[in-house]
Amino acid sequence: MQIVKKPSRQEWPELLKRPEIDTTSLFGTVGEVLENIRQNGDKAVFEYELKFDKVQLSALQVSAEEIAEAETLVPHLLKEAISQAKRNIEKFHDAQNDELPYMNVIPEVRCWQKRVAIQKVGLYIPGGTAPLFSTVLMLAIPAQLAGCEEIVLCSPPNAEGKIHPAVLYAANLCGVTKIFKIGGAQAIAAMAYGTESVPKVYKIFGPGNQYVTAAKQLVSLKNTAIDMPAGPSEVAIIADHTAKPRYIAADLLSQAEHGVDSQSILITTDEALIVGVQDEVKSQLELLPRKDLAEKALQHSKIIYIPDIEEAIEFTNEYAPEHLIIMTHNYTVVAERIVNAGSVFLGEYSPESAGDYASGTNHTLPTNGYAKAYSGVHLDSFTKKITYQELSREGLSMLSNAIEIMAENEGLIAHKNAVEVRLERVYREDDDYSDSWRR
Ligand SMILES: NC(=O)c1ccc[n+]([C@@H]2O[C@H](COP(=O)([O-])OP(=O)(O)OC[C@H]3O[C@@H](n4cnc5c(N)ncnc54)[C@H](O)[C@@H]3O)[C@@H](O)[C@H]2O)c1
Ligand SMILES: N[C@H](CO)Cc1c[nH]c[nH+]1
Ligand SMILES: [Zn+2]
Repeated sequence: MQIVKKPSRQEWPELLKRPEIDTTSLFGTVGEVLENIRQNGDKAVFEYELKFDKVQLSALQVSAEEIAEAETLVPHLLKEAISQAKRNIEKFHDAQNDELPYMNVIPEVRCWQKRVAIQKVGLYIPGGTAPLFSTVLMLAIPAQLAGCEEIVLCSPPNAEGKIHPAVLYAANLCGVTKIFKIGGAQAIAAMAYGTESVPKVYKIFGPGNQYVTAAKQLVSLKNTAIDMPAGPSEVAIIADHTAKPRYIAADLLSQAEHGVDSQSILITTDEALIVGVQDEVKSQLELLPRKDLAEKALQHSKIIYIPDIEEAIEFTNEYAPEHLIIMTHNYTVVAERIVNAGSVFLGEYSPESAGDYASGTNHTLPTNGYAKAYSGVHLDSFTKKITYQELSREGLSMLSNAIEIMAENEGLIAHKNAVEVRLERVYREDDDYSDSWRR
């Protein structure tokens, strides 16, 4: 990990950078995949599964027999863990139901808003480096709670053409049965455009690597809505002299092990903490089966010593991490000052792993600084709001002046007329509205 002590503000932009990717070649590759699938459907999907996932599939959809087989392959203890996580995720997301009531904005002008589930949604479950069955819970539970009618799920198959049983088990548990063995950009294209096998959806959800994230961004330009850019996992930790190096190292490594492009950052107000954290990272790294991935991710991870907590908070808000863990003596005070982060973990007993799996919050979160503007997935991500209004003649009459004057000044006289005809006022053809916006 790179160590940076007391960086000047001129050095901040460099420190705030995420691992570089060659976007020209990335968007070139992904653009080609999208276009080929848009034009050639299943045939192109099969080709890309062979090219990128190294598997010759005979069918894209997971059969009922495969789902039933998965049920027998998942150990009992894992099933129990999934159930506990599911209960908590359901509880937290169900509480996010907040319908805006009817209101009389003024007498006789009644407005309201209705939450309507997005009918067709697509869920992407990563599977390149690890089969993230926990992501099934994070996406399928709110989709079901919101009432989405059609839920399609894609995840990359292994070399035997199988999706990990725990992914299938979790999907089935959450009532998702339209499951396809497709990964990467080809999965996003299939769900965005529809193919002979894969239904077209209106919105695509889920995290993924750079190919998945780029594909989501490209399809969102025209065809399909997306939740957010949820790319390689990131964690930032703010720690002071009270924090334990052992816990910090474990949290840094827990995100580093996700993949070579993950990023873990420690921002500490205590210089003495640095050596302890470095030692712990070194020894805990040895225990990881995915040591090689974590090691590579650590190459672009940093420990930054910023003695002033105010400046440390400012730096964190500029970085806008996907996850932020605060291990300081006054963590609630620090947490209050955070304005840019996907999800915040307070105190030494709140590791990110809790939110990744089972505390109830969603782990599909904005990365790459998008936490400045996006929220993570939540119940409302699966709904849209339709507004309604009902005005009586009196209500329209009370608003007529405002509407007519504004319409006239925008030069939109048909708008004005739509009020006048109802109130039986006379539209005079000889009125000159040609330069009404100037008045
Ligand atoms: N932000 C979040 O909320 C969040 C949550 C969970 C996981 N993640 C991240 O999701 C990512 C998962 O990535 P992953 O790779 O393990 O799985 P993935 O399923 O996202 O990607 C695997 C797919 O990438 C495609 N691919 C691989 N190499 C390619 C190439 N050279 N050209 C074109 N396509 C290629 C393949 O089709 C493969 O199926 C990790 O970076 C992890 O950190 C983020
Ligand atoms: N840390 C990931 C979100 O960025 C979520 C995850 C899934 N499994 C383990 N962790
Ligand atoms: Zn994780």
